[in-house]
Amino acid sequence: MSKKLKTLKWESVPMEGFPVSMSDKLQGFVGLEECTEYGLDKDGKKSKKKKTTQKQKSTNKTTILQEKSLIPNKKVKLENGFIVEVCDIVKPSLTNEIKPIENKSIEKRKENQPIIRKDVNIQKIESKPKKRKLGDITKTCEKLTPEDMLSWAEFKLPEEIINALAELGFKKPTKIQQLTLPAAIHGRRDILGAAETGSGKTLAFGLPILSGIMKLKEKAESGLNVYEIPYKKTSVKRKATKEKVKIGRNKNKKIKTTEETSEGYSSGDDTENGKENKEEFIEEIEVPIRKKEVSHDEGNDSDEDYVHLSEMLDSDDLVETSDDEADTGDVNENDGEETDGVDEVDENGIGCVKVIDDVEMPGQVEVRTGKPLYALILTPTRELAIQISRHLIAAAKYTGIKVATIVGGMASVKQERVLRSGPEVVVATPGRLWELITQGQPHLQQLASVKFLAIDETDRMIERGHFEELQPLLERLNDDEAQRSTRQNFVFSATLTLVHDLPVHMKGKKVTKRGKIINRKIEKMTPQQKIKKLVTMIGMTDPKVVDITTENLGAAETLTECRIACALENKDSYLYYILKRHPGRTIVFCNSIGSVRRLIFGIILHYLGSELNSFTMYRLAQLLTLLKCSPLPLHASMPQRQRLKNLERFRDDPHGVLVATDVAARGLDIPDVDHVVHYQVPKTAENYVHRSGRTARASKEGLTILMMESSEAYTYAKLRRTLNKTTELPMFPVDERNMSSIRDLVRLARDVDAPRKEIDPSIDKALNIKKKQLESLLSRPIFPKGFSFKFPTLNTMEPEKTNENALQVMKNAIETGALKKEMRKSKNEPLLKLQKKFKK
Ligand SMILES: Nc1ncnc2c1ncn2[C@@H]1O[C@H](COP(=O)(O)OP(=O)(O)OP(=O)(O)O)[C@@H](O)[C@H]1O
Repeated sequence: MSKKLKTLKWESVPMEGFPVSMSDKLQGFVGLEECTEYGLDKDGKKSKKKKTTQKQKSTNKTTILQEKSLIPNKKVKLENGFIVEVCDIVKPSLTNEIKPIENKSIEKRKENQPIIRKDVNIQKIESKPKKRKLGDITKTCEKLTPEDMLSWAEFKLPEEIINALAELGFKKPTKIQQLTLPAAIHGRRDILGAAETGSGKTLAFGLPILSGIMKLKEKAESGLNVYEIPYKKTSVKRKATKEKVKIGRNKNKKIKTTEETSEGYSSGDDTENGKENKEEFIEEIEVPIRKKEVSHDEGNDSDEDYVHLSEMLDSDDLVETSDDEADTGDVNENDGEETDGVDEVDENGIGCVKVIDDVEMPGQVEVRTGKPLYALILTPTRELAIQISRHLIAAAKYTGIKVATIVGGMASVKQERVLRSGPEVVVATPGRLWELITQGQPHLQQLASVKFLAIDETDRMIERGHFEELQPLLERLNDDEAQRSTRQNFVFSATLTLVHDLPVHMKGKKVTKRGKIINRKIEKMTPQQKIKKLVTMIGMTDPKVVDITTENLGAAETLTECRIACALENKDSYLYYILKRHPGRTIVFCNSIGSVRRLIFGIILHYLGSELNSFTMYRLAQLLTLLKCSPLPLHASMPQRQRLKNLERFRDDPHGVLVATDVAARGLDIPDVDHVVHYQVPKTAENYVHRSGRTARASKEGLTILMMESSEAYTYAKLRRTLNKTTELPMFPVDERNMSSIRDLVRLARDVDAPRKEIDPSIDKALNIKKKQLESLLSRPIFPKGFSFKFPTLNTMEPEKTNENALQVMKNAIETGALKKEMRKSKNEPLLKLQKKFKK
């Protein structure tokens, strides 16, 4: 303590409970002293003295109780047991969360003027900080004024939405939003949007839907029959020249042309070049003037308390479904190319076509409950549906629009209750939605009259063999031609225009059962054909297609890609190396539960000769648990509650490790994922793009590491071909000096984890020894500073390099690699010239 500080007067502070948990760093901490006299001015001294007297009194608990009136402030016990005093004018913040401030108070408050709230009472302080839910948007700390929001002005979004966007810190639209919002809001056109992962596609369809609903509700309030109001005109008046069909495969080639086409397909660069013409869009639609019909059950629902389903998912009364409602993650492994984990595939066939056939379809009867269902948003996974709901709820905060999430894995009774309150927007996965429709849920019987339909991750949704409920859903949606043609449709994905190679079994020659050899005529679709197919399937009319996927074909430009090539049995060791040497929020993707089972079986056979049956993806997580990596598994066979819990834990831990199947590959927006590791080469290029897209989101940087062994070389080559990668992915630099020791460690963990057939005391004894050995090894630093006889090779590692940022390491490696290449080239220049000369 400095001399100056010593001259001040200090008093010990009485403490009840301990403010922080005991940690190594805090050992030796014996108490807390408070400076009671700063010697600044007389008045100050007086007041301090007064406070000191009160402090002394407060040391005796019984005196406190007796002399209650002398205590100016109230005591509050925090969650950690620490008792603090609070004054009644400033609310102590227990979290870093930004508190929403009423718009009026923003206007009145001058800059930098602190907010003083007098309405804080003890109960408010005692209440727990609001738990962040999955899909909650992380608000930026930026304080946005109406002037800051001018970039949104051209879209003429309602003030309520702009206020919500300002609160979220969204100063300007992202590129895909900028390019699609004019056509969607003013032109009321169908939109087909392809933009890189993490580029804000959710609000690109969310904002037009919300603003459209607000317009329609306004009309309804003025007494019009909202069921009869067409949102979109069938005969859209548009200028003669339409946008050019063009796909942005190459940045340099992606230039807007003015050629005419019937497909309305745009590279998305038109607005950028200042060529977007307002003439293209129709004016406000004419609305038929008809009086509102009295609904047949209007009174029944009016007093129903509305609860957002996404909120219910976090509540304690969440009821998980029994096994017959649970999803399975495995896909039929003989089913062509796609073998990743899939949501919404029901073990007992509930929600599948077979069951649908048995149910009497209430479909043809037009139901009007008086609370119209304005918008339907379909997603491939439950987590994505929940996330999209939360994004929409945040943007619709001041609009009064209600959003419901309808997903499998939880009790449908509650979902029916939510639906009875008549939410304007339903975000759903196809299985549960269809189940409720076929059960005759009244709100959902209005499906055919929805004014907005959005299908997120559309390419995935329409894949053959998945989401069989989508077909009848689309049939129902498109049943009435008049309704269909006035519905606005949104179709979005990062890989909308990506077309992968045909699977081997569909290519080349085929030998028939009778031994006849026939040439297959199946050809790979072109991106335009893929788009056309989507347009027809969904029932879109004259969509505006905006494709701004760069040469990365949907992957973010801020993404750094690399790979690790190793033998199958060494994959775990390299994975462990990445996790320990470069800690960070990491997702490890496996192809599917089934594939992991097979893969690990290979490893076990190699080492132990054990059986495979019980060795699932969970086992990989178990191995990583033994190695103290605290992995969080996520696959479609897990109970829904656990899936959400694990995702939330992962989001809250900066060093979290999520071991997932492709159920987590698409759409999930978890902030600040540092690394995505493909433990296996994904079977399709789309999966590679989407998995990798869980990092490097919203213009942030991220790293993706593809782990491959020799048997995956073909899949890797195919992946490269589809993604137009002319060069190999660069190798991630691994310090090989550490690998043999790490391999020993991983092998030991595998031995400990090996499944056993019979109880044998001698094996038990050996196993216990191994366990102790493993514990002891893991208690030491993996990359130690000093010398160790056990791990001699590890001593070569410089201690300060044990926590390097993997992205930086990779970027440095790419730079040095490029530099070396340049040097080699310049060295060989005379030789190359000579070679050229001879060739001539
Ligand atoms: N205008 C905006 N300004 C700033 N951030 C935004 C804006 N719009 C969206 N975001 C944020 O960008 C992130 C990514 O958005 P979103 O999840 O919609 O991406 P996406 O394009 O759908 O990605 P994916 O293809 O992986 O599904 C989200 O955290 C979202 O809150």
